[in-house]
Amino acid sequence: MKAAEIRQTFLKFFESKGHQIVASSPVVPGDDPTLLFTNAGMNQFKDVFLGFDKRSYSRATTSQKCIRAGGKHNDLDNVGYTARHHTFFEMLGNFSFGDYFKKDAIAYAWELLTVNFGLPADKLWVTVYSEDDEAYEIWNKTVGVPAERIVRIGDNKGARYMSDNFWMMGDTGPCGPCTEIFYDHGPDVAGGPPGSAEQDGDRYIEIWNNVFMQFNRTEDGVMHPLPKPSVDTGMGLERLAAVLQHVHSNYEIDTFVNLLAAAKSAVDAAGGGDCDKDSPSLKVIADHIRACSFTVVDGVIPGNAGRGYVLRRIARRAIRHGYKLGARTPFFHKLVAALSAEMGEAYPELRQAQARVTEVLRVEEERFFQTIATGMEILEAALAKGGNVDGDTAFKLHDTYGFPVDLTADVCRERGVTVDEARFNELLEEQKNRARAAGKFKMAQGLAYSGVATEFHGYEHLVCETSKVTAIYVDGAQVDAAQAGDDAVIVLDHTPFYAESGGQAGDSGELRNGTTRVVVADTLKIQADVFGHHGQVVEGSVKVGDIFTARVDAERRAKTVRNHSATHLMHKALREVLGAHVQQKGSLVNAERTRFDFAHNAPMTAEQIKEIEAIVNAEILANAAATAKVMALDDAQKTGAMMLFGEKYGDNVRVLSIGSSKELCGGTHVKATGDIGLFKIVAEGGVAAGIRRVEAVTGENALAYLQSLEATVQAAAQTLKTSPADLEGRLHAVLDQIKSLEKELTAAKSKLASAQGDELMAQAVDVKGIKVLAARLEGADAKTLRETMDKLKDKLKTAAIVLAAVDGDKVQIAAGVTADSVGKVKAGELVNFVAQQVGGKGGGKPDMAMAGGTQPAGVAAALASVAGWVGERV
Ligand SMILES: Nc1ncnc2c1ncn2[C@@H]1O[C@H](COP(=O)(O)OP(=O)(O)OP(=O)(O)O)[C@@H](O)[C@H]1O
Ligand SMILES: [Zn+2]
Repeated sequence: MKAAEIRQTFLKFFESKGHQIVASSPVVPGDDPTLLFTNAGMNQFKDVFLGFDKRSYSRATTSQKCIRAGGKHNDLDNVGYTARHHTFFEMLGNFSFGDYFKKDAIAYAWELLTVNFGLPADKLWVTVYSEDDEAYEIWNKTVGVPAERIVRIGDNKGARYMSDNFWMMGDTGPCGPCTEIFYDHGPDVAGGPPGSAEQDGDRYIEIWNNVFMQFNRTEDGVMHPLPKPSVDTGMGLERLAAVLQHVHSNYEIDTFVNLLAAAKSAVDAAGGGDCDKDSPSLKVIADHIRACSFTVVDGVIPGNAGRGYVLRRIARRAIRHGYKLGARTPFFHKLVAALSAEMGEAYPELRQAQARVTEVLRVEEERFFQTIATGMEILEAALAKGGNVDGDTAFKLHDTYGFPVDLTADVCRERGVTVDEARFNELLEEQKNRARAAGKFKMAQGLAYSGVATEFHGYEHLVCETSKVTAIYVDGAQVDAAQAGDDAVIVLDHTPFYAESGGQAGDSGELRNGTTRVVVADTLKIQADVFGHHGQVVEGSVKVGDIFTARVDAERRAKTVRNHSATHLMHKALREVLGAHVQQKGSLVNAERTRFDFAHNAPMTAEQIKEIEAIVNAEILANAAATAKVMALDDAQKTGAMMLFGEKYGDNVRVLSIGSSKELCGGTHVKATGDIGLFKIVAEGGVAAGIRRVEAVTGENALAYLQSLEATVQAAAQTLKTSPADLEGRLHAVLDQIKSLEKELTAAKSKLASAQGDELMAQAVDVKGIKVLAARLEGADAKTLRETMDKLKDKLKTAAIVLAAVDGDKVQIAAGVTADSVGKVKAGELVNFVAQQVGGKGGGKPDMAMAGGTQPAGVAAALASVAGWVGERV
């Protein structure tokens, strides 16, 4: 029976049992952020199980495209090593939404397998969840599976994931105990029955899982019962096909035969010669082309994060396996056609997208082929040293050569060694922190480059007339040419543009030749000595090999330089004023300002800030020349130049002397301190425990800052009808005046309220010996309400009182009961009774309570109801 026929038989069987045949959902779940890829047939019914969504049917059956290469269900590392795992596979499933439960589900499964598919009963084993006696009894008594082929699994109750026989879609979502059906492929294959120590072998293969959905697991780990117990099952089409086609491995079934042949000929044509047709690498490639193609069909493209990165990892892994077999040019994308021929009928969306999928994979493949050879050489060299591969090598492979760490691990596994992933992750984390600190994601990250390094001429010149283009990237892909309108990164053989580093922002400017003009917005390092000029081609076009005049935006550079040089002087001054413990923790210098983080435990005082400003500005006035000298690190140390603790320096370093400061620095600087013009600190604060941040401006920015402060002072003086010099005295006078006005106002308010209170007394009515007063107190705030209440209680003696005040659409209510009546009437209950009628609620003590409301229109009726309410209680 071919796979297509198996799929049909399954769906038709369940259709005959009243199930609706539903189409597969995409492999990219549309609206479920908890899920990277569709990993089971039940995914598209998640909300139905949870009771949030209703369908016209209560039974459904599907053949679902699934990907298990990330998240909770990840089989990427199994592919190539077991006979039964794919990254992409088809899951056949039947579902009951609060309709049938264990008994029918088990009976259907048994009938389909033993009757329709004709499997011998004695080759089938089942497992049940350890505590599920009900399922055990059904298998044993109703179906008649002998006890020796029923295994109870899952005793580790405390474990986070319970056990194998408790199925979960992810950390959250529908879940429940399950029963699994295994097929025994016979003694020729290694492996033991489920529950035994050898269960992970390939002899007893799980073909079908029936989950009894009973709970929804929420983020806090709590299992909430579902509205109705349901059934969710999943059977791997490829595994069932292997059984029915009497082969042991999934890779021997009909759908893989042509795909494997296509993989072999593509690899052979790309340099493999005549590779071994039984190589596990071909299986990996055949598996991965399915996962990659179906992912691209659903809109994913290779990238550095999320789904895009999973796709990239799968694709590059496949490419590496081809490389291992000898392929030296792109071959992988060529398999899309073979896949489409195989599966395009069952999944027409694949056929439709065939050209696009091929193109997307081709671009990714060409990109990786640029670096794979060098990367593999580095990896081979590391492996040749013997022992495990260190995290630094793995990181370099990842960072510079585009080797995802699991790819490196895959190679290591073939050689029986491992990768130091802990160290790798540490380095990755450090890199992320650096990128975060720089405040932006580098456009250039992940760009591969091999070619001449960029020579930097920007210390002496702001213009180079013969800069040659050595590489161009558009949308992250290397190209031969960029056209007008393209957002491009251009690498030059020499350049006056400073590339972002050491905290100094990259230069902007333009590249020009003949009719071509590129506006460069930023310059960044693709590698340590390869500069990417990032910007837009606004006129003409750029080709590799073109010669340009590269011109730095001189004004922006000058501003940046002033801020950078001032940073050095400030660093020195901070150490003078605060102490030698001051250590640079980070810095960011651009045309606007300098931001400097340093280790220090207390906020700087206003005095200290002034002192630092004075020191730096004195250095500026001295107008000392700045000099830079490149020398050996040892010699630099002897000069006493400041170095950053923990920073790795090369053998030769640049020592920058400016004023009384001497520091190692690769940045660009003023010619003499006087060029800085003026220095002003504008902000000081804490960023983390023991780390302070100071921000400062220089030159025209400092002037602009002071001018805007002056303008603010002038405007304030004008408003207060005085001069800036007298502003402070005038402000004190105004504040005193406000204070005395407030006093007068309070006195007037309470006088007014008590006058109102006196008038209200007359409105009190007698209810069985208690005086009941319910009235509005116009214009009162909470305090006045409370004060008036106290006075009224004093005067009325035996009383229950409600006072209400309306302000806009807010209602304030106070209820008070005199001490002799709290046994009968509680102020808390009274206030709540009234508040509920005006859209609020409240409560409080038996003698005094407050509440708020939102419906002023209901106040009159609410007050009118008070006497009746009290009457019922006395
Ligand atoms: N990676 C895979 N490749 C092919 N088929 C799979 C894969 N994962 C699961 N299946 C099939 O889907 C069915 C239901 O999925 P389930 O989540 O219960 O599998 P599983 O317990 O992860 O399988 P295994 O333990 O063998 O990895 C399985 O019984 C199997 O037939
Ligand atoms: Zn510097």
